Amino acid sequence: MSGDKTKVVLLACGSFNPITNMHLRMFELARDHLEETGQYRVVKGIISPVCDGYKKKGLIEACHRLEMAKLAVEDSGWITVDSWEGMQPEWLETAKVVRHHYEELLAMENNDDVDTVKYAKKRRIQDCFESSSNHKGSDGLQLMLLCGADVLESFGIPNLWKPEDIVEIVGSHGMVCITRSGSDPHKFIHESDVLWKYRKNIHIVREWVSNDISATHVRRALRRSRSIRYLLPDSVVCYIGEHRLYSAESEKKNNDVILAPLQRYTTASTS
Ligand SMILES: Nc1ncnc2c1ncn2[C@@H]1O[C@H](COP(=O)(O)OP(=O)(O)OP(=O)(O)O)[C@@H](O)[C@H]1O
Ligand SMILES: NC(=O)c1ccc[n+]([C@@H]2O[C@H](COP(=O)(O)O)[C@@H](O)[C@H]2O)c1
Ligand SMILES: [Zn+2]
Repeated sequence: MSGDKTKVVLLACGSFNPITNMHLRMFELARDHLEETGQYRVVKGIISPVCDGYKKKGLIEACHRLEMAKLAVEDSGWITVDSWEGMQPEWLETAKVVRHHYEELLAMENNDDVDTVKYAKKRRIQDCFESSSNHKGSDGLQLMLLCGADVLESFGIPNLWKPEDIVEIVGSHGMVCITRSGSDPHKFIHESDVLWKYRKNIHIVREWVSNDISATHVRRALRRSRSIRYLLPDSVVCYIGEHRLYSAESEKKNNDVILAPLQRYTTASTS
């Protein structure tokens, strides 16, 4: 019966510099995995490219990264691109991005509540939001962060993530994590007390057809005038060509700049 399944929205945050086929595959892998448990129905995927203020080396303008992501999902019936995070003037913690999208989902569930019956529903949603440690809307809607294992393992890098943000993401919402070559998410969870505590909220998806496509590889190939075809959708390949994106020059962007989260938390902990 599909009625008692938890509806899930998957949110992927990252640079998408540029988006690759593997970013799109992550969504398909995650949906299959969650639905195979019999407990979930994945209703939507959201790609949220990070804003320019993240200051990652070689990060090109958000408007281009957003445009490429939109072209890449044109044929998908369920994956969408959201520009809210990408258009922010300053880098935002991922926990805040998750919160923003979760609140939007609650508002959408609830947007036609004009009469008293619907008001009561709204109250129930708010009660649920405020009292529950595992955030689910009244219809059992859940937002999960979708990422590769490298992002999960980055939780262990000093001054990169606030501990309370990790608790909010993993403890209240949940994560789906796709294995990546060189990663061992099970070991990482085992060795972290906080991740171990919330291990039931972390869904690890084993990618058996190991696929090492990375945006770094795509940018490198472009600098060397090598083909990038079939690593990313043709529409994105054309967009990169038309706008002459990714060069030795663009790779130097933010070369001497500290990544925004490291800058923020290192300054905070020393002041
Ligand atoms: N081949 C892959 N397997 C699993 N996860 C991936 C893969 N490529 C990207 N991801 C995930 O996609 C999300 C966005 O990543 P990101 O934009 O950094 O892409 P990337 O290919 O890792 O780029 P870069 O090489 O610039 O770091 C992250 O959660 C990352 O872990
Ligand atoms: N403290 C935090 O919330 C924090 C720290 C580092 C990266 N991130 C996010 O993780 C993603 C990582 O993207 P990259 O793998 O492309 O660097 C980005 O969306 C970034 O905003 C969040
Ligand atoms: Zn990456």
